[in-house]
Amino acid sequence: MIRNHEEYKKAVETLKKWAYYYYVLDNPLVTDEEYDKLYKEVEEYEKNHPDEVDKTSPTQRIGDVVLDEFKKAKHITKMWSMEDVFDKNEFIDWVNRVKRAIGNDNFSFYIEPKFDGASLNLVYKNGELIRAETRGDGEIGEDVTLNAKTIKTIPLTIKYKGLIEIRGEVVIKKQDFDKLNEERIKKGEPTFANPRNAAAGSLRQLDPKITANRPLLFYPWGVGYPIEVLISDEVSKEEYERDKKEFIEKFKTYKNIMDFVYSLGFKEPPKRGECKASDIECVLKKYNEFVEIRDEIPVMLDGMVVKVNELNLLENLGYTAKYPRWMVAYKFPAIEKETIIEDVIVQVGRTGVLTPVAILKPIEIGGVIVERATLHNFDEIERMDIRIGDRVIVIRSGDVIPKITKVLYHKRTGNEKKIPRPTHCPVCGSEVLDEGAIIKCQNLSCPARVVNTIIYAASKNCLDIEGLGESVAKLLYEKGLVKDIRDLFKLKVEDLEKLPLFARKKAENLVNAISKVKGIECWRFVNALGIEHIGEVASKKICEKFGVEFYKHSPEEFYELEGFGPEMVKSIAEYVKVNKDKIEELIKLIEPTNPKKEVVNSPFTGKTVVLTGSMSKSRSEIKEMLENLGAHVTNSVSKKTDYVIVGEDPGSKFEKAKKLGITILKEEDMWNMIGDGNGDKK
Ligand SMILES: NC(=O)c1ccc[n+]([C@@H]2O[C@H](COP(=O)([O-])OP(=O)(O)OC[C@H]3O[C@@H](n4cnc5c(N)ncnc54)[C@H](O)[C@@H]3O)[C@@H](O)[C@H]2O)c1
Ligand SMILES: [Zn+2]
Repeated sequence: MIRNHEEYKKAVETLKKWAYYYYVLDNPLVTDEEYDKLYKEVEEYEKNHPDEVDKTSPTQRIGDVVLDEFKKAKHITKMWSMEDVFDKNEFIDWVNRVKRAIGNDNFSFYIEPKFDGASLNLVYKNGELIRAETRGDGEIGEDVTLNAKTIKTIPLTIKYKGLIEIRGEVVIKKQDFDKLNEERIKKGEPTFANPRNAAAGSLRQLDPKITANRPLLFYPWGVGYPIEVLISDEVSKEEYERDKKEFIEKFKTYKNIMDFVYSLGFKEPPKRGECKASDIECVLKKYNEFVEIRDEIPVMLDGMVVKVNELNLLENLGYTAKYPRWMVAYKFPAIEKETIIEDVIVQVGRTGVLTPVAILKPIEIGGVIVERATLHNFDEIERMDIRIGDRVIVIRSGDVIPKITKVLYHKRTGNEKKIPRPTHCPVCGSEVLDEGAIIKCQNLSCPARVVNTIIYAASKNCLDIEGLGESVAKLLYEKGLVKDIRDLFKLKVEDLEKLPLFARKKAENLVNAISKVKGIECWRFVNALGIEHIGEVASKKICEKFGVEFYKHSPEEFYELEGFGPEMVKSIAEYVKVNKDKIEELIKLIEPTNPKKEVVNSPFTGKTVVLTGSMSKSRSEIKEMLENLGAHVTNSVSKKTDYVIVGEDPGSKFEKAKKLGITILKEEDMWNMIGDGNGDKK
């Protein structure tokens, strides 16, 4: 409650600031609910103190501010804001006011969804789109013609040749909004608070290429010229009056106008209709239907719009400073609310990925109590600087998990606590692999991921155990027969027989299939371990180079493998650190076979060789070839070196070799010794 002029002034300033962040920056500071609450209080105070009204109060003007960066565009007819009602009683009051103003209830309502997006005015002349403008202050908007032309649901030409302003909402699908934000998270860019801001922000881009890349949609909801209030001298008064009269006589109702608009090639909303003004139940029923289907509609709706349908009644009903008296938005329950993060817990998913989850002070959103929200990942927590104790905006739409869309930094008290990155798995306690956006527990026997680990290990490109799929793996784990992969090899027919749905034959088959794993190729074994980033191809490389005892080798040695980068090497190191004992035990149980190295005898077998200078093939290729011939290739020349092979522009190794009297071979000599000296260096 605002009690005096001073409080009123303060409230107006607050509203102005919030409106600036909402309309200009597309980055609201508070929920709509909070904004609307203060707005109503200001309105109430102004009603009781008409002489104190501040002309700049948000109640006195249509919201948006026009950005200087854009070319300005004056609308031909005025664009309005809309009166809001938030419950049945307020709505019925509105209906009664309209009936009183008309003097009877012998008229009807046109009903359509209220799209939560950015308002856009399209001017068509001679069948061509000549301008597209944001609403701005209702008279002057931003010229976003080039941007609008990138939106595929906006026809560039229409078959109607007269001058017409077609107005509607630019929106983004909820699903595309999620995708857009995920991409922004990956790129470290700030996320959009909600689909409305994403649509508005995408439309108001100075570079149309950015708009073109955003999946925007346009839903028309009305016509400006020739039925709205003329404000421009672009058209003469007479011309306007003539066109308006013709339009009203031709179409008679708003519904018919919209049928006409859709017939020009525009997108229709998922649901619209008409009700008699005398049949309020009809309108209320439509409202309930909208609320019911709201979640399934791919774009965000924030209410239902009710318009007086008969065009000849509109002029008499008229306008306030902000909105037409002949239409109202009957708002849906809010899906965005403010609450507090009371704690953050870490959940471990089926694949071992650690996900932070916010524990919220419970709030009701659309009839559901929300107590948790995902926080994506720890990089995102750091980027948004989310802390325990923060006030945040939470959005819940449909069945999707509630999300935190905004941290209200300006409401911080100083007692908020930072959220540390986990170094250990909260389920099994072992150290985790931290790759930035992804933090993962790689422990082979971590209960959070063990069933998945078993399913993966048993799959075709790993140990290939027939009959060990998801349901069996789950059953074995739940019945306590298998705690991790090692236990598979201890299973007995007698144990399995006791399980539900396990006849003797099935039990024997499984034990038999598992026993076949013994002696399996090394790469299948390595692949089965499920090391992050190490799949079939990498496993083969590991086995060719190191064999089954790969885990004894240092990270530096892994870097030498073709295609092995920091992520792979770090992952292997982390994996081995956590699972070394288990790997050793598994090797004993499985006895994987190393790939057979062909024993070749060559002049290089058992020799220590150093390479210097540039050669006809890359250093690593020649190194690998010599190693395959049994040579030991090292980096520095010493007395133990047998051969130094020199290419073009040899370096200091060449000098050192001469000094130590070591046999020096030219590249050509090398090829000759291998017996491939005919100039064919394949
Ligand atoms: N969170 C904040 O900080 C903050 C600040 C300012 C405003 N707001 C919110 O903005 C809203 C008020 O803004 P507003 O003045 O832009 O009005 P509005 O968005 O409530 O309604 C008017 C607009 O609705 C759009 N619209 C969608 N479907 C329509 C249809 N079928 N028929 C006609 N118009 C349709 C039009 O673009 C029109 O301009 C409130 O909901 C308020 O909560 C929030
Ligand atoms: Zn774990």
